[in-house]
Amino acid sequence: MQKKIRIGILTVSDRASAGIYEDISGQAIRETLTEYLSGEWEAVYRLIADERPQIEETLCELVDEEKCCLVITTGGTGPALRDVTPEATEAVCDRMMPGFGELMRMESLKYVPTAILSRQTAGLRKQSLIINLPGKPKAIRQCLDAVFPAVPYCIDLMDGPYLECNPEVISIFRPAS
Ligand SMILES: Nc1ncnc2c1ncn2[C@@H]1O[C@H](COP(=O)(O)OP(=O)(O)OP(=O)(O)O)[C@@H](O)[C@H]1O
Ligand SMILES: Nc1nc2c(c(=O)[nH]1)N[C@H]1C(S)=C(S)[C@@H](COP(=O)(O)O)O[C@H]1N2
Repeated sequence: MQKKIRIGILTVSDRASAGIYEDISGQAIRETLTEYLSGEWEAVYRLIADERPQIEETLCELVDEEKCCLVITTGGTGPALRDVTPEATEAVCDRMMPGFGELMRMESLKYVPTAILSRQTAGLRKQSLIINLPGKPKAIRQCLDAVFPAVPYCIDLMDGPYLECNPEVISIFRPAS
């Protein structure tokens, strides 16, 4: 039986969590995934401040209790003193996936010279893939378009649910077995 597809969306932002601005980036992740994915899936959404213990606790909750096969975070990846999302991600992951950060920074450089200021990373906790995106709303699509082609196969390799995508929106790649 096909496993239920649950995807965590975690916005880490002092100001969005305080209600100073609307969480446009979290919404952009949900909209982008809705375009990419052709099958049924469910979003599990959280909005929290840039506090490392809370980020770690929420990532663990999304993976361990909510059973998300994929968790996408936005915000807190830069050099500002309160930016600690990559550290929190690394702390809860069993294995890191450095290629994601490398590719997203390379792709982001086509849009902004400050792309290298993002310390965004990705890693695996149990059977789940966690990916960091920068906080800026525009960065969401720019980064996801670059790395998402490899995401379904990554989840396949961990015996996760089979992600079906819309080929006219995103060309995903699954090597022939
Ligand atoms: N979740 C979000 N929704 C909408 N706009 C955002 C969000 N996160 C960041 N931004 C925008 O991007 C700009 C730069 O973000 P910055 O790097 O300061 O964000 P952050 O560190 O992720 O969030 P914060 O400073 O609120 O904790 C912000 O001034 C804001 O305009
Ligand atoms: N694609 C993309 N990547 C981007 C940006 C952007 O606008 N688009 N902004 C950069 C900037 S200015 C910063 S400071 C870092 C970290 O952002 P964060 O702290 O909001 O995560 O992401 C960088 N990466």
